[in-house]
Amino acid sequence: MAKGYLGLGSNMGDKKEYLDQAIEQINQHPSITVKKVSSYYETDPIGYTEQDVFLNVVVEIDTSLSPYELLAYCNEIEELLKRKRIIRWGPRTIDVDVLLYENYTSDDEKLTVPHPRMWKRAFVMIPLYEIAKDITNNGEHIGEIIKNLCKEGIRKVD
Ligand SMILES: Nc1nc2nc(S)n(CCO)c2c(=O)[nH]1
Repeated sequence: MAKGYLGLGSNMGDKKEYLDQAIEQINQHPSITVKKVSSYYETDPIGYTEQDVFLNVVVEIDTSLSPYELLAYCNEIEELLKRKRIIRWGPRTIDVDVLLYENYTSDDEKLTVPHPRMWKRAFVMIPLYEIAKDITNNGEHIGEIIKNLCKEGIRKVD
């Protein structure tokens, strides 16, 4: 079994419902077990800012799927939950990103792991740190990485 981390986000419709349904779909796969779920965070949009706030969460899984099989299933969940790519960086019902998969690395444009933008995204790093305090990137501990990130616009949802 491999340990992986998935980053989920939604900023359309019933955001928490979309996230809950996505996590349920992840856990229902016979080759995936959800091991940890971070708190939910309401986060101001990064990149394309003319859109609604997001609700973000990070999930730790154990899986016997390959990285590409995991990616394919994440895309299936996005389809199932009616993700529409109206504007590339714009609003979406659900996003399920593969963040990390063991120590696997890939620069393939179809599957880039670790996710190329995750280390600079507080809306990923703060929930990830909540459930995985021993993560490092190129020898830098996640706690140190977070210290250098702007932590404004992120609110834990109780
Ligand atoms: N706060 C926040 N901003 C974002 N911008 C994009 S694109 N996304 C989608 C990430 O794949 C997000 C997001 O999930 N949260």
